[in-house]
Amino acid sequence: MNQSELLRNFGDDEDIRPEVKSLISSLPSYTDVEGKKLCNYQGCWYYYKNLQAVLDYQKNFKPLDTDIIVTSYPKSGTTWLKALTVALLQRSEDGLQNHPLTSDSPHGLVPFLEMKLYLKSSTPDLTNLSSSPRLFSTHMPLHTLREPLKDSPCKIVYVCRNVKDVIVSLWHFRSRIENKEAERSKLESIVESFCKGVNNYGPFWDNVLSYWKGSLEDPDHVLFMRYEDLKEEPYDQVIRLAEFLGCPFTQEEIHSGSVEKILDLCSLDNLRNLDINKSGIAWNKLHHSIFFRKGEVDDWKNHLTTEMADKIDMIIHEKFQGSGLRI
Ligand SMILES: Nc1ncnc2c1ncn2[C@@H]1O[C@H](COP(=O)(O)OS(=O)(=O)O)[C@@H](OP(=O)(O)O)[C@H]1O
Repeated sequence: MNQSELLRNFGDDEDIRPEVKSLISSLPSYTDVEGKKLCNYQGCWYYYKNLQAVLDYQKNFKPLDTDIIVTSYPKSGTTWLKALTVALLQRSEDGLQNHPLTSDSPHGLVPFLEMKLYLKSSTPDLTNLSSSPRLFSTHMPLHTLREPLKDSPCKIVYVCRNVKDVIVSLWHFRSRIENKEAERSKLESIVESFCKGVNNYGPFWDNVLSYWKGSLEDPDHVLFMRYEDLKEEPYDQVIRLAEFLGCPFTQEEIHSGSVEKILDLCSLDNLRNLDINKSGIAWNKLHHSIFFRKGEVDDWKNHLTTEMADKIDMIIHEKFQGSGLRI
């Protein structure tokens, strides 16, 4: 990338520091259909500002043994998993009355490392987080996330979703951000960028596989969950999540309906209808309501052509072959 291209890139990225610009100039780069520049760091594509935040996270983050990190590829069920994690950890204090989820959004309670905390500051103040244990989230792949974690026993939970539903969800999300009808041409370009693997936090398959392999190698610290399993067997999956997080349900809680209460609290309809999520604005100036849409499995069937679906399936099949991952 030459200098003038670099400068054009930083038109809306004025606060990128010189050393990061210099690193970026040495990395593979790509301009997406919206004209936004991405570059590839440790095998993952980032917008420049996110990359700067990732680098600051890697350099400055000091883990605590009790930290919990909720991770995902965007549009895979992050908001739901954040809500479930908060609900599980905060259940013993005063039941679900006046629960933190009723006064802040899941994204407010479980802040993104590179899209919020380290985006705002290279050394964010992490002493005044609302949760204990500290809860964070990210879309980075596992190897990048793990760099500053070293031998930390902190827990990492990943949620994965059928890529075709991820694509459709992202399409609607982007259209809602732009306050526009979801246009077919946008869907086509998203499908194309997913198939190429060159999109924000892509390639999708590398992101998923990093956590899948991590969960096989280190099951005590990395839990791999599926959106589809959460939809199909929410009760069992929440019990599994609670056990992994070290806060299993007691028999008394099971009998008193605690699991069901948590599932109700975190259901799409309940969260969507809470005042905070109906009218609140997130850190990135987006309305909280934008994170809640249909929440269905196989919504892609209503939007993708057979040709699109076949192409995506073929790529995913090839990429996941031999991994043991069913998706
Ligand atoms: N509580 C709950 N239960 C089930 N599904 C839920 C829930 N909350 C959000 N959603 C659906 O998740 C999709 C948004 O994905 P993410 O939360 O990963 O988005 S983000 O990455 O945090 O921007 C998006 O999926 P689609 O409806 O298919 O677009 C949301 O509707």
